[in-house]
Order: sequence, then C-alpha cells, then structure tokens
Amino acid sequence: MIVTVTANPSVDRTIGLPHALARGEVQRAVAVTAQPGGKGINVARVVHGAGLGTVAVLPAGAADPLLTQLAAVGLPHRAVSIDEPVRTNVTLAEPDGTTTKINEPGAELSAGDLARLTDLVAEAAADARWVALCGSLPPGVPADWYAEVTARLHAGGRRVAVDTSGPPLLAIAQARPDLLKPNAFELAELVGGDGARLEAAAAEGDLEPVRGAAADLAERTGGAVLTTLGAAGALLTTPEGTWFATAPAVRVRSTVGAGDSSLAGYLIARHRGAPPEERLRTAVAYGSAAAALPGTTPPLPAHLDPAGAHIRRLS
Ligand SMILES: Nc1ncnc2c1ncn2[C@@H]1O[C@H](COP(=O)(O)OP(=O)(O)O)[C@@H](O)[C@H]1O
Ligand SMILES: O=P(O)(O)OC[C@H]1O[C@](O)(COP(=O)(O)O)[C@@H](O)[C@@H]1O
Repeated sequence: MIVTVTANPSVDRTIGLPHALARGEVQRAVAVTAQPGGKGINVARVVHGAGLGTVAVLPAGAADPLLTQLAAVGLPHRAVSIDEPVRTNVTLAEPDGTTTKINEPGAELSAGDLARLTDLVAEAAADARWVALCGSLPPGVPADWYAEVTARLHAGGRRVAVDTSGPPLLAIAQARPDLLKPNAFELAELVGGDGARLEAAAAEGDLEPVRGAAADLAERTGGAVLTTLGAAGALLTTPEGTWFATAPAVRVRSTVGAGDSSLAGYLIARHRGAPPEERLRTAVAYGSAAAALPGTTPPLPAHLDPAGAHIRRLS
C-alpha cells in the first residue's frame, strides 16, 4: 500500500491553444479540460493504474468538484473537510508541447484543519509501506509540516518520499526522508547552483554537475535522491550507487504530471522489489509516458516504453 498526501490539491484546467502563446493578445482555446490534480493525487492515480493499493489523503469540502472528479475516476481517497474551495491551476498548452502553468496559492487550512489532516495521514498510513508527501503547502501550513509528519511516520516504521519545492523543500532535508524527488531547479534550490545549467549540461552529456549536486543532497538526507531532468532523463543517487537514465523519446503533449508520474514509477518498482537501476528505468518510462499524454492524464502500464530508457551506472 502506498499512501499519498496532497495538502494543496487542485482542479487542473488545461487550455489548449491553436498557436504559440502570444502575451497581451486575445487567443481562442481549441480544447479545455478539467482533471483532478495536485502532486500526491497524480502519484496515487498512477499507482492505482498499475494495480497497486493506494489511498490519496487530502483536504476538500464534501461538495467540492474535486471529490466528484476523484469518485468519477475511481481513485481511493480520504478527505478532511474544509470550508474553502479547492484551487484551480491553469495550464496553457501550446501545439509544440510547451506548457505554461499558473498555480494558485490554494485553500487556507485553519489550525483545526491541519490537526485533522495530520491525524488522518497517521491513520491512513497504518497499513502503508510508503507515504509520499507531495506538492506545495497551502496558506496556513508551516513550512516544516512535512518534516514534522516525516518524523511521526518514521517513528511508526513507515518509509517517506517527498516531492516539494520552496520553503518546505528547504525544511525537509534535516528530517532525512527515505526518498527525495527534486527536479534540477529544486536540486539547485537545496544545494546551490543553477538548475537550468544542471539540466542543460546533462542534456549535453556532462553529468558531473548534477551527479555532484545530488550526491551532496543524498549525503545530507542519508536516503535516495531521484533527480528528474526533463527531456534529459533522470539520475538516481543511493547509498549503493548512482545511475543515470536517458528519457524515452516521445512527442510531448503536456509535461504536467510528468514528475509525479516519475515518482510513482519509482515507488511502483520499489514496491515490487526491483533493483535501483530498474526503479530508475520505471521512473523515466512513467515520466515520459506522462509527457506524451494530454493535460494531467496519468499514464497506464500500456503507455510505457521502458526499453526506450538507457541506463548507465556512474558510481
Ligand atoms: N520533453 C520531454 N521528453 C521526454 N520525457 C520528458 C520530457 N519532459 C519530461 N519528461 C519525463 O518526465 C520526467 C520528469 O520531468 P521533469 O520535468 O524533470 O519533472 P517535474 O515535472 O517534476 O519538473 C523526466 O525524467 C522524463 O522522464
Ligand atoms: O503543489 P504545486 O507545487 O503548486 O503543484 C501542483 C500542480 O503540479 C501538478 O501536480 C503537476 O506536477 P508535475 O508537473 O511537477 O508532475 C499539477 O497536477 C498541479 O496543478
């Protein structure tokens, strides 16, 4: 069982444009979709699609459209009821696959909401092997909440994966999560440097900058670090070794949910007892399959091209 936590869920509204985005001009959308979103929800949908047990934990009012959407897609979930509506995050999708995301701050959680969410996470995690804490934190939630929840889950013998950014990411390393999933920009936030340069160097075959940065981070957390590098692939750093994988070539339609799908792929393979290099292969296969699908559509096993990922051991 893999439990996911999304303190700041969303309804993802994807607006398809017929041409490249033209700032300051009127453009007509060619397609508009609304899908359940938020990082933990996306991870849980991929895990569910792979046939593994999962529960997504989140805050949302009983009549919120997000819960209707989750019921419609059949995702097992448990929600703490809140008063404010769940946010809407907008993606502008251009024909060449360029995606521009505008994420709202999210529904504020009161101290009582947060206490109930924290208790629900502990309760849902009772049967879990892994708990994935995913995404930004909404207003009202302190930046060290993931660190606090991680300590509580560790005390109960659970393994914890974290995918976040900004202040909650800076606060998590000292809680020693078992797995961190930064992208190149988040890795640079944590250890310094320039994320775009890390990704560009990796795309040109120079893996040393990202290898060194991820090794620094892994030393601080003591756990594994899965650094995703967009079209350049991903790097897995563990106490047993470091591996790089190229991403399978795909026609990109929407990269929204690609990183979440990578994390889900890693956890699916880990849950099945796969060795590190196969976990990495599964992660990039899921990430690239997500990038080839529209909006926030979660990839299924049938969408994967694991042979399209080439794995190299670096150390
Ligand atoms: N343009 C792309 N072509 C192929 N695969 C991609 C592309 N962009 C992302 N991916 C896949 O999705 C994974 C996660 O992407 P990334 O952009 O690093 O994550 P995040 O969404 O967290 O920023 C990558 O490791 C890769 O497998
Ligand atoms: O919590 P954040 O950082 O605002 O991100 C939430 C957004 O990210 C997503 O989870 C997609 O994430 P990735 O593209 O990084 O996989 C969307 O579903 C959601 O709208």
